[in-house]
Amino acid sequence: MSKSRQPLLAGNWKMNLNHLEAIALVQKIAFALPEKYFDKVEVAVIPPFTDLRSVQTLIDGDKLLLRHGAQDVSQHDSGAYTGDVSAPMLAKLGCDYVVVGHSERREHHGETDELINRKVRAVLKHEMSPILCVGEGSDVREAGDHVSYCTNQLIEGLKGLKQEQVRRAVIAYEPVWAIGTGKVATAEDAQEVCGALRAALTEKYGAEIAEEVRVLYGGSVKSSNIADLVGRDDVDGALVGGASLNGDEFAKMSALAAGGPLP
Ligand SMILES: O=C(CO)COP(=O)(O)O
Repeated sequence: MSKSRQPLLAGNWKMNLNHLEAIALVQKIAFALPEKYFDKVEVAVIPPFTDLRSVQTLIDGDKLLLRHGAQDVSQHDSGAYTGDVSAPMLAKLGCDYVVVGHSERREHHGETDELINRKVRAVLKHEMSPILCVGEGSDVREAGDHVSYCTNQLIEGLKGLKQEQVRRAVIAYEPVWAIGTGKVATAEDAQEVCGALRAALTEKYGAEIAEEVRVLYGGSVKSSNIADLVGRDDVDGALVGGASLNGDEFAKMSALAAGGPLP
């Protein structure tokens, strides 16, 4: 089946780079990636909260074609929630995307599927797109239960959404054992789960919606493996950690996700 979905390459910077370093990296990516690529691939940076205003100002001021998003969000719109950042605040900062349910938040902050579902709803309510992360640990993979585990996280994360809302969600399959370890899942592994996630979306929301939703792979993606990954039927791009902190490498990956040639 030919893919009608535009690939998305999103760089999750995690807790790296202050706002001055963020400006330098965005300038570097924009300089290294000629505008023609943006017809074929959507490229987004996902910096820490403290960098967002600087990144927004640079993208708007220089009319860059890059998009930007945030790494997390509160499930509440406002109120006495010290330290949290709300979806309306992120929408005002021009965010198109908000990562929700990253395995590092599930693990270090005890985020449950129920909380993640509330965050997904908060993002959609303010007309941004959630990038809902799912993925199994090595124990689940070794037991051979990875497909059902990830499918369950997907269904719980999207619970109660209307079809029209599901349409604008992005799903990221990030096997925990492949994150920051250099152990990339094979393209077959990625396709197996991304395909199963799309099949679950088809069953629940119908083929038309499932064909529109982008399903990304994440976990040790770099320029040497991105082309093989996005070449698979159900892998529509990548959520990139470490390699997204290098402007030249990230630009190269973007070009490869666009189908080349290299800039
Ligand atoms: O967690 C990830 C992106 O969200 C993947 O991180 P790495 O690309 O560093 O493995």
